[in-house]
Amino acid sequence: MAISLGSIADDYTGASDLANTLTKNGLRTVQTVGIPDPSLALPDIDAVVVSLKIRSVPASEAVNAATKAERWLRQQGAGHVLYKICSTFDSTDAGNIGPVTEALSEAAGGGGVLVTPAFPETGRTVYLGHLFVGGQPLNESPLKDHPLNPMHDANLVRVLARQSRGTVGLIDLPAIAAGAAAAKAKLDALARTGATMAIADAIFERDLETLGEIALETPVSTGASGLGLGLARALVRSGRISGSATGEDVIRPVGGLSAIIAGSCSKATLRQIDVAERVMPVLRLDPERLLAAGPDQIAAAISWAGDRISAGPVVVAASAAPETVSRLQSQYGREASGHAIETATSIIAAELVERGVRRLVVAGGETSGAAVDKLAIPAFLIGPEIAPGVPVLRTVGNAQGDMLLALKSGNFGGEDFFTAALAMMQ
Ligand SMILES: Nc1ncnc2c1ncn2[C@@H]1O[C@H](COP(=O)(O)OP(=O)(O)O)[C@@H](O)[C@H]1O
Ligand SMILES: O=C(O)[C@@H](O)C(=O)COP(=O)(O)O
Repeated sequence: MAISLGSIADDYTGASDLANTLTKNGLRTVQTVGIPDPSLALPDIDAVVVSLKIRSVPASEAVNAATKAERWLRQQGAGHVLYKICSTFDSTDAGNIGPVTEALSEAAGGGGVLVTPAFPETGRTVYLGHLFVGGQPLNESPLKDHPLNPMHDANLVRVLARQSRGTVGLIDLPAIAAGAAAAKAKLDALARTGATMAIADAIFERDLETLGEIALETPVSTGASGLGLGLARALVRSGRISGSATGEDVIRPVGGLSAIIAGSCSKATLRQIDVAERVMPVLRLDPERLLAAGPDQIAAAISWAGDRISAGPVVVAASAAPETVSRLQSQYGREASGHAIETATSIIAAELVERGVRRLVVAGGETSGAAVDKLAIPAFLIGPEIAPGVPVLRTVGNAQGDMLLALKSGNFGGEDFFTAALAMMQ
């Protein structure tokens, strides 16, 4: 297996989002969970996305895991490695976008790294270094209330500089509109002044095509699915890849029961749960009782779902509105409450699979990571897209036999996402 493009994703939903974009743009792609065991048989592929769960861990841990993955991807032939971050730049002043990007760049011999979270298809655009989510600056968007990394500054040059050792430059839209050569010259000039990274503006896909072309001339880049689109199109245009992937053969039916687990507290997911409740049973976990009396609450949820799943899909949700989340966090702490809830939802997911669930939708990046780890799934093949950024996934090499999953970023999908996903997973 010699791949053309390697990627390290900082969470599992982000990995499936990127794998979806690469597949849609013609790259035969596999999503692995961590560095795969050498015994795992993978088909002939153009790209690998290694999913890590390093968005909200201490920076040194994230750097260590990412550099190991980079080494493995280079051994598989990757000439370029994309560090896949969230399109809403989810991170804190302690990291991990800056520290990981700088470490990957150093491992590849240094030079300026292009960084952009733009993903126009889902409304994420960057102008003069400022990130917009839909029509709102990042700090006014629902991301200001994220349970783990509330985002309070839309100026990404500033945000990235706070978490990095080196300085951070800007490649603005006029430089990008002037074409790949001009934008690359700007990146090189910034690197000569000591900048380790440069935030790149991008509003339209054509901007990302330009950025993809210049990123391919460097060993490392950092961005969201938009930059993945640029890199994939540049690879196909260069003739290095035939661009033949479709993903359609991945959704052969698996049968079994179906369920939805939600741990995202995003506005989009809260709405999707309300809408699903019109057509299927929804259990809303009580996170306060979950933290106070964990095992009893988990057992009660498994029993509730177990009584209903043979009749049709059910939703088990920890998700709550920002006021409720803050109340819980002030009592138990941000990380402790997040971690305890992820552990609970992952145990519930695993127990439901034990009871015959083979089609599983998980809402939330950290929530998905915890569930996939608990199920010990080694890798996924990428099927067709359910909604922008969310493909159907088929498991590879897991003990339970073939399953179909959808790992939904909290913010993605229309209000009927859950029924739309299950309709594509038979
Ligand atoms: N009711 C709640 N109160 C506090 N935290 C919660 C609650 N429900 C879920 N969480 C936590 O919020 C975090 C949501 O993050 P994540 O799953 O990555 O979603 P998203 O994709 O929206 O970022 C998880 O750590 C989850 O355990
Ligand atoms: O880039 C994106 O927005 C997504 O791929 C992603 O990373 C989402 O993260 P979560 O919202 O934590 O799932």
